Amino acid sequence: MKLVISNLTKTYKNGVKAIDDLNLEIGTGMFGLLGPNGAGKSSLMRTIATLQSPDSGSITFGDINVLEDKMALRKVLGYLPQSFGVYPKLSAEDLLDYFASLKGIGKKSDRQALVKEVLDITNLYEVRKKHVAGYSGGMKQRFGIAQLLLNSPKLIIVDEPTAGLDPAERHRFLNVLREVGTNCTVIFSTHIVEDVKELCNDMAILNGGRILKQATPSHARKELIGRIWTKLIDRDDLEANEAKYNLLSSNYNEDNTLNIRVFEDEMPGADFKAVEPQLDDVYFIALKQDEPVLS
Ligand SMILES: Nc1ncnc2c1ncn2[C@@H]1O[C@H](COP(=O)(O)OP(=O)(O)OP(=O)(O)O)[C@@H](O)[C@H]1O
Repeated sequence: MKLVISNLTKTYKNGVKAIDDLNLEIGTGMFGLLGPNGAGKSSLMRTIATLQSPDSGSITFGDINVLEDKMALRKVLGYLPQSFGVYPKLSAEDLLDYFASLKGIGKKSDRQALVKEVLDITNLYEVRKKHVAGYSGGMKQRFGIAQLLLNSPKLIIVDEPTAGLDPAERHRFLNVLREVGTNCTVIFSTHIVEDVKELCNDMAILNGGRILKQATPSHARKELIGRIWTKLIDRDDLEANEAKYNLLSSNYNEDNTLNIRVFEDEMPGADFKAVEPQLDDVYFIALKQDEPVLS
């Protein structure tokens, strides 16, 4: 099912316009919403999840008019917020069983089968007897996914789930999400470009409440072939190079040199060589082109 967002605007009481006339279409699969802190990712996700109302605009998911029929959306939604609050001292298995009974699954054997299924998908079956309160950050995030899967959602929204996870936990979490995302729409926000690269078949870059770019990660990189250049410079020459070229990023080396990456349609100079475009380049270019021009 397709999620279609049209001309969406959200202004908070303090006057901050967190979503600014935003348009976006999201199909089945893993969708990455990439943007720096304060870009408006959480605001957009909370609005899609019907937890707050926009000033104007429309959102539809399949034939559901999200803003007019919030309950219909909530029935097919699984939402994992950025922070999840405090868990009671119950095992994952008991807590999921409790949530399943709240969902109205009266028969114990049905609940057990469902709980086992979501524990398996999220790789928590081995630790099902442990208290969720004592889980690591990554396990808690996977438990959050297990919990929302109880509803067999068609639309899953996860807000910055990898923030604060160590690399191993992050990988485990992304693998779970990859599995979950094969037959529904998953919107996943992050400020880590690598997350999107590893996981998403479509993505958008958001800043200032607006979509700066929407593309598949591979197409976005292909567009830049022959336009990303690198050169080795001395640290002291960084400022001069910044002034001269459209500099995207620089990586320090141990020997007081650095590799700069620049974005230019033509080879900027004989000492540059063309390199394979990365998703980071796509991200930095989108943000850079959005910067106000200072006179
Ligand atoms: N409840 C609120 N009241 C007032 N302003 C808010 C509120 N929530 C968010 N904002 C502001 O709206 C803008 C967008 O914030 P939002 O949290 O949506 O961004 P984000 O991309 O999710 O950032 P982060 O990664 O830091 O969570 C920011 O300027 C933020 O300060």
